[in-house]
Amino acid sequence: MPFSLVAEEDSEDLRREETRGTLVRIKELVNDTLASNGMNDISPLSEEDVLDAIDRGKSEGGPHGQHWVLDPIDGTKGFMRGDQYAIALALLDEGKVVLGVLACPNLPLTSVTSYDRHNSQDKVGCLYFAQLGAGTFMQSIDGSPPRKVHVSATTNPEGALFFESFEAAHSSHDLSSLIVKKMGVKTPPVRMDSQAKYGALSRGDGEIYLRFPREGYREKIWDHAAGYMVVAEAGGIVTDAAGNPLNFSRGRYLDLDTGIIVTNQKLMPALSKAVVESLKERASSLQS
Ligand SMILES: Nc1ncnc2c1ncn2[C@@H]1O[C@H](COP(=O)(O)O)[C@@H](OP(=O)(O)O)[C@H]1O
Ligand SMILES: [Mg+2]
Repeated sequence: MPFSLVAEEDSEDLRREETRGTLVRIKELVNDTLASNGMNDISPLSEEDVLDAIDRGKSEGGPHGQHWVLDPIDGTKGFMRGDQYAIALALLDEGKVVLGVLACPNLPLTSVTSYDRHNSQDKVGCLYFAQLGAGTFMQSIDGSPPRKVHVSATTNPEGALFFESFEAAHSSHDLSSLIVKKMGVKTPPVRMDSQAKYGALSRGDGEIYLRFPREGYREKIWDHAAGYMVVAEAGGIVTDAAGNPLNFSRGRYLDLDTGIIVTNQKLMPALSKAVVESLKERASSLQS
């Protein structure tokens, strides 16, 4: 059946002679995975089939029809370091996200704040799924029964915990620090790669996620669509710095006002105020 896929990767690098070995390995892994999922009726894929499948992700998305949005490895730098990363899949219907699935293979099942890597009881690997109007659910990646999750109900910023990118090049740590200081947040940031931040926030590990890329950076829809849905259906709010909802209907890019801010309903007014004030201060200090 034909479908539209907006995805981060294309096959250009894998089509080069130097990467032939990698392509062969990927083809084997794909075929092994299909077979181990009981899809034995599909004949094994060739290398060209695999390259073509990767290139199906060139769709431009947009406001009409249905589009799958895929980031096969979000948080590539975290993946390389052995830290957090995510596989993120969302479905757009007439420009709106209606489904989000987020696999976070390195995210602790309990909480990022209480995880003890020396305790063998503390398992890692979470799978989140959220459907418009039906809530957000989380299960272990190896298949425990799903449970419904909700964002934190914390109303006092003093007890709030905030997330930001591990990579300082992806989001200004200075600006985040200014914002949370204004709110009265006392705890240091939790720095994590990928949309695992949305997953952790959706079950109440922390209350705030701030993302302020350098000026001119254009956010891609596959970096936020699934995470947005997971947080929104768990009762959280995701906006740009001016309070506008994220618009996933404009194609491959989000094209938003400065930054992305995420928190619960109760903390959003204080967070918005702190963001506006901090951006003004930053702008005037850059002018002087
Ligand atoms: N200069 C930049 N500013 C903001 N985001 C950036 C960036 N360079 C890359 N990114 C995006 O940040 C994503 C990772 O997010 P995070 O900072 O939350 O870990 C990357 O996803 P990929 O790893 O899928 O390429 C990439 O799309
Ligand atoms: Mg990404």
